[in-house]
Amino acid sequence: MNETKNVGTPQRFSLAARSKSFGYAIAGIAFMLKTQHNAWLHLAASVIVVGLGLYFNVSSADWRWLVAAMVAVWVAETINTAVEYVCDVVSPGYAIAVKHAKDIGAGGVLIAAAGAVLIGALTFWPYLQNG
Ligand SMILES: Nc1ncnc2c1ncn2[C@@H]1O[C@H](COP(=O)(O)OP(=O)(O)OP(=O)(O)O)[C@@H](O)[C@H]1O
Repeated sequence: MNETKNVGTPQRFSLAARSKSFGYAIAGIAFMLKTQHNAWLHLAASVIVVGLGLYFNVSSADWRWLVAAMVAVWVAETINTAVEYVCDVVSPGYAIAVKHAKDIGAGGVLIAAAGAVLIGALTFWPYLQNG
């Protein structure tokens, strides 16, 4: 890993470099799944939502809503986790700005999760009524 990598310098496109980047992204997701308890909750919720979707045989239009809601939560959680790691490096000790940064990041996850619950309820409600 090049510690002084210049992010702004144009570089030649390379499929090997792109596939390496893809590998880093997968490693990041795997690390989050291994270490973040909130990610376990999101995984459990995602499994339940997909299970309910299959059980009720929801329409493709409804699958779009469910997938969008789940993706929003996972994206919020990954960004929040990354922010937490950066905060811990920038300021290992207590800092009020870090508290605000972490709390705001957590707030973003909460907003996405609350929206997903609402979308899930609105999507499954008609299927629950019709059995
Ligand atoms: N370095 C720090 N400086 C200031 N406040 C911090 C710092 N680290 C964490 N906090 C704050 O302390 C509180 C608890 O943080 P913590 O990371 O334990 O939250 P949590 O959501 O319970 O964590 P997790 O989801 O990882 O179990 C939060 O309000 C957070 O913003």
